[in-house]
Amino acid sequence: MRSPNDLELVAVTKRYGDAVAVDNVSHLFAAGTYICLLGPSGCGKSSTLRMIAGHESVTDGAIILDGRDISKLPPAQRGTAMMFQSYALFPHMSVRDNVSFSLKLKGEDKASRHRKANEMLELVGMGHLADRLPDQLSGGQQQRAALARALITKPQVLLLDEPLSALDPFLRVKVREELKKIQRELGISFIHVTHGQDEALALADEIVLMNNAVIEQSGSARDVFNAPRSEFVARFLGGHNVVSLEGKRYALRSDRTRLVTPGDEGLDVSVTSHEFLGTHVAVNVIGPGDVELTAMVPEEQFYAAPVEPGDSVRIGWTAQDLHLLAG
Ligand SMILES: Nc1ncnc2c1ncn2[C@@H]1O[C@H](COP(=O)(O)OP(=O)(O)OP(=O)(O)O)[C@@H](O)[C@H]1O
Repeated sequence: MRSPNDLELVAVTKRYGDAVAVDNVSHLFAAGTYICLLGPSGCGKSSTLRMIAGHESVTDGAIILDGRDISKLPPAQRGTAMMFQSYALFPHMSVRDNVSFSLKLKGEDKASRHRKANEMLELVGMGHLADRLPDQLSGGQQQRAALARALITKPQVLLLDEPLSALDPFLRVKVREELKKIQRELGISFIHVTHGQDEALALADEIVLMNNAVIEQSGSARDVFNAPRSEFVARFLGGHNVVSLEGKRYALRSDRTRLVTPGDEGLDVSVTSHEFLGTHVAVNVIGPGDVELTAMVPEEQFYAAPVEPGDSVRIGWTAQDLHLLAG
């Protein structure tokens, strides 16, 4: 159901000279949703985000929020806020002053802006660090301060450009849980740009996957993963094989690709390598027409009957796990 708080892109195009970065994109971002804008480098994710934020002009089309065309408004009047990859905290200001800076620009008095900054810092678990300077914070803490600073303007839509990319893998998982929790608590939309498939699958209520300046597929993380529309989507999300059978191409999840016994339905292939991944062993094989496939074999099962590079094996699947691809 549509809500006035939805954010809508209507035939939005961004051109830089002759180069088309975003090509006639229309999409409804539902209010109160965690959206991940995913895609390979150069596909137009950041341009889309920056146009929504107002940091980049729209060449053509409209951006609608709250029933208003916001595409020509200055960033501060849109009802959106942006959290940058580099955090961009002012080094000479305390965390509290950084967070409340935009309220100072609006002329809000000190007591009120400090009260609101303290509330936001509590929300992101940083209340005890309000008097520190940015360089006295860890990367994860700087990231939270930047989040509090973006949220203090009470945006309807928070825009996050690769917010986790500077964090180490352990912290990245922890902070992404926090981002999701904060989004739920506030009930506003987060639009989060990422290269990371795992990040998008873990966080997103809706994945919007871009390629070559257009949206290739959108939907819930589970739907997009289980029903990739094209070979590009299957390969980009990972965890899938692409198999050709009788002139048609299918996606087949690698955890549904099995080592079977000779005589069962499937393909005769040769093992090229295997990798231990904890719960599973990824068995990489090469088959007819040099097609490369991966079977994710549960670890116990693999070690009960291990295979080695050069071994001839048979790979099988259940017909209902084959998902027909459009292109
Ligand atoms: N200011 C600019 N001037 C000219 N071309 C630009 C500009 N910004 C982006 N582009 C081009 O527009 C296309 C889309 O860029 P954009 O930054 O939106 O992609 P992206 O998906 O966010 O990539 P990345 O993940 O690498 O940041 C690219 O081909 C890029 O080179």
